[in-house]
Amino acid sequence: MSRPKLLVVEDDAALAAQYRWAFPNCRVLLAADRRQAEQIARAEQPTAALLDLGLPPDEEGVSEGFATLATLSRLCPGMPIIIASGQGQREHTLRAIGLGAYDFCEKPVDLDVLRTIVDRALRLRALEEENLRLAALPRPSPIRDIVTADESMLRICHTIERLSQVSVPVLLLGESGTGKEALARALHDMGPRSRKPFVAINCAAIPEPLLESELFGHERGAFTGAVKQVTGRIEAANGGTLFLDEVGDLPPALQAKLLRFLQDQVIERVGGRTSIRVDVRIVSATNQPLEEQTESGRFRADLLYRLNSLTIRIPPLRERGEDSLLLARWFLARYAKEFGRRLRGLDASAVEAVTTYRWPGNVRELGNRVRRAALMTEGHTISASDLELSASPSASDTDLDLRAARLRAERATIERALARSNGSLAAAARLLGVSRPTIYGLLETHRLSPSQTTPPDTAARDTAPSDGDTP
Ligand SMILES: Nc1ncnc2c1ncn2[C@@H]1O[C@H](COP(=O)(O)OP(=O)(O)OP(=O)(O)O)[C@@H](O)[C@H]1O
Repeated sequence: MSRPKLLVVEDDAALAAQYRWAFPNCRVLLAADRRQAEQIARAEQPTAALLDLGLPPDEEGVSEGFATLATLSRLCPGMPIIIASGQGQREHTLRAIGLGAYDFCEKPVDLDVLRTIVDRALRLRALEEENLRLAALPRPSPIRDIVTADESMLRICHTIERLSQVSVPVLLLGESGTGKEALARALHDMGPRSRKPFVAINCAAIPEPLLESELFGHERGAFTGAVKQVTGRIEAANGGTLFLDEVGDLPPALQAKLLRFLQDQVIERVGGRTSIRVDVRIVSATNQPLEEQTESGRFRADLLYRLNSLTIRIPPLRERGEDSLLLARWFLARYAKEFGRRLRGLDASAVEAVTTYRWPGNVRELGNRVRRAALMTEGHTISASDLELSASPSASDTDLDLRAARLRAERATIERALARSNGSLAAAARLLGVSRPTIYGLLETHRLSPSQTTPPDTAARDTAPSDGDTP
């Protein structure tokens, strides 16, 4: 293993030479002023630093020492910085600790004491790096890109692993950001079709007039503007997997056409006469209650039976126990590495916030918040405010209060009903099995208004800074 690098910022040459010999287990890198310290920090990313506060041109004061402290903290987040301070500088030392310095040692320095401090700092740093490394290690989940320790999710992952070997259609149900597309991809990647294309199409994102040609392709001259023949996504997925996202939004005419394809395995391009045989595995997903939609006639029951040979319900993140924390640490390790930042982990406020927040945008929102925090934080640890979350009161106290727990569950159920009924009070009352006057009373109790409650997927996109779908 390579020796840890200790940056020593000291303008007194005799003292600096003494330090060089005092740490035989380290590679000591000497800097006499801020500029040299900055150069070494950039080039070497030292493991720890020892910093004298009285540096030129302000040897008698501390301004240059503090400026160097700020520079080093910025360039090497997470690097423990030990202050070597003159006697009577207690106030400055405390200020330096407040600004993130790791520890201090008074001058004239007792080398044994200093060695103990440096040793401790190096061990701490090694532990933190080990923690980050462990957090990034493969997880028990059988699917490479799915991180979970939750029993129900692990069962789903094992089911996906088994289903990847057979070509039956699978319907994935779950809120936005729960990992439906990631699981669809796993079904494809782990199975015999993995060398063929995986083609995803979001049925809600493409305007209805274009969707037919997008799915089935068209012949030249099929409609105004069809200047050349175009193959559709179904054909493009031949031999592989077609992922139909938001399948509940498929318009009725296309539901009929898709059903014909699922029955006969042949398609006709728009404006075409020839039947083209296509072999694809269909995986579909939705966050809408498809069964209810078949009852109301908005979704064809015969199509649903073709799509849902197997239905997998993916739980929202808030119902996956400790997964939010596990994932937050995993994303942090991943982004710290990607952005080349030394981040120690989550502080207590972040742990509290991550475990108590309801994550309406699920894993996507969590990944986005951690990514932004990893980029933007100026400290060595991520706090609740870096995640743009408020640290809520300790759950342990409130959880024991039965009345508060009932009220929380009641509020959450009402919010879900309102979200599902797009804010229609009549529909929400029906879903909740209560009368309209009762729902008004409930809204008042919980200080909710129908318009406040956005459907979960919309809410997710609002809170997400940008799409975090990095592979
Ligand atoms: N358990 C998980 N472990 C690691 N990453 C995950 C996990 N679940 C989801 N992700 C990641 O979160 C992001 C969102 O997931 P995905 O796109 O699969 O969700 P979705 O349910 O298809 O969302 P939508 O319904 O909005 O399309 C992706 O970057 C995905 O890789």
